[in-house]
Amino acid sequence: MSDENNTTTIQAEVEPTLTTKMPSEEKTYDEAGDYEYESDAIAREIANGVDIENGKPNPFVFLLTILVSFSGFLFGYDTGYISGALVAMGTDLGHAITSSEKELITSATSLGALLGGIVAGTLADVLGRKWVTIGANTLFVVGAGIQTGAHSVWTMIGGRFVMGWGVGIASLIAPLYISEMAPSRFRGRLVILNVLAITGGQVIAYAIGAGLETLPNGWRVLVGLGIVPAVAQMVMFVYMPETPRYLVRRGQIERARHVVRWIYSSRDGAIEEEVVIRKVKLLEIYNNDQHPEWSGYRRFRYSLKQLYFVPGHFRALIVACGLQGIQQLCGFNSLMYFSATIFQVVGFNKPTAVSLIVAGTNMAFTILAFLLIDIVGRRRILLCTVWGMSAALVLNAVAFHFLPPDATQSNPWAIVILIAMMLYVAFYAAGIGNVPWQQSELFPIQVRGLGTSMATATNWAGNLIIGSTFLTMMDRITPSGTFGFYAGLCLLGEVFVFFLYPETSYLTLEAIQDVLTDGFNIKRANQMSRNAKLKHSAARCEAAGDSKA
Ligand SMILES: O[C@H]1[C@H](O)[C@@H](O)[C@H](O)[C@@H](O)[C@H]1O
Repeated sequence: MSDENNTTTIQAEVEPTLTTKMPSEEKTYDEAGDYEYESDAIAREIANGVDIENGKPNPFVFLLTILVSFSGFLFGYDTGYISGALVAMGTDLGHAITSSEKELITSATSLGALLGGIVAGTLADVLGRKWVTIGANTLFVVGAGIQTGAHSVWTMIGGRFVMGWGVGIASLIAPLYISEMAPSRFRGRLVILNVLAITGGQVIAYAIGAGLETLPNGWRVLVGLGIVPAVAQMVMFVYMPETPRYLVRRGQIERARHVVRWIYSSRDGAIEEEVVIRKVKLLEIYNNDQHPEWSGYRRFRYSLKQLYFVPGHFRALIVACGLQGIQQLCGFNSLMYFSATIFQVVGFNKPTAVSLIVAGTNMAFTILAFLLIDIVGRRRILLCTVWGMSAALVLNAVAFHFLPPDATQSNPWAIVILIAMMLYVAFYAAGIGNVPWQQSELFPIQVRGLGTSMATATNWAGNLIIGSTFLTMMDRITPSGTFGFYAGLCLLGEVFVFFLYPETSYLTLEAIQDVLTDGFNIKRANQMSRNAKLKHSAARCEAAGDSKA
């Protein structure tokens, strides 16, 4: 087929049959970089769409976020308990497990998560966000059940693999659900609540693991405990609504209005009906390529072409996958999975307890990110922290170089290593540990499921690479070489963020889609984000003035 024909076919599928004009084709930019729409009608819709975002999310949105964050907790708990469980297992699986069996048991979850992440987005588009969450819980329960009763290494690996599918699906669906529910001013923070739940799950798994270390078969209790939050979330989720964006996409407009009414109604009373109708209308405008008559396969093929051949969507994919790649290839999870081993090598008497400090620092600085992300902005936070990770890793590499082979925990270089690691974890948790999970906001609804799947798969592929090469690298190129290598990768990450990641805080999901339409538009996005922030502050001042009067 000639190039020309190719382009025509793609255009025919990519360009929706419009009944309403696409706002992105109608906009003009003023000097400040803010945009206006030629069509007054749509401009009014957009303006009202922004107004509605000014309100505080009502307690219902927080409740939903907390419920969804059970998925994050399970992700953290199930990836976190393995370091303690491996130590405590002894010969419970028939014999003393070897290093390579340990690696297999650990990476079975990452492999399952990689596969789960690949299918999760498409499943979420076909079955809905709610039922896929319930499906992930089933996998958590089945996986944990198999492991709890395992008496051979391969049964254990099987259980970890099944659970991995749940982890991969949950890691995509929770931030997706939250970002589709949250008003834009709070979106960043609400998505971080889920990351906070991940890091909290890791801390709790480490702590319970340390507590049960000496109990015979205590690791089975540790694994089995993960079933409790999974069942709790599964039961509660049956009563949870679908996101309005998903409902509009499926043509269920009345139900979408119902959920919007819930999300945006303030404590002072019900939201005006007219505003609800406008908000849903706005979502419809951005969903105007829906074809309810299409089969699932046709829909998938359409999304795939859109993702790779519409430049704006492809840019979103580059940014989302790039950030997830940096999050994993910076080497952080080598600490999460093997920190006890590292601290043993360094000479600490209680390596598990020292590991708990690492997990705790991770959680503490995620709280800092929670407070700052929407105020400081995603891009600025990353630019301020990724270079710090690199510097801390260099310090770590230098300290390992000077650490004597028979060092004890009182050796000054051992202390430097602990401090360097805590600094590295702090910089990581404040930025790249959570910003990539804002991935859903980068993609327009037509490609959101598939786009976030690709990005989540990138995350788990990176996780798998680091988890399965770290110990070998420490052996082959020394700890200094390994951490020096990660430092170099972090620097590349900083360059990536500087050139390719536009600011998205305070922008509606629809405005972010506009930013990426004709370039990465770093400057324009900064300007738009600043303007949106000013508008929100002005609206808040006005509201405060009104209430005083
Ligand atoms: O955002 C999370 C968090 O930073 C976890 O601590 C880490 O283990 C995960 O890999 C990451 O995706």
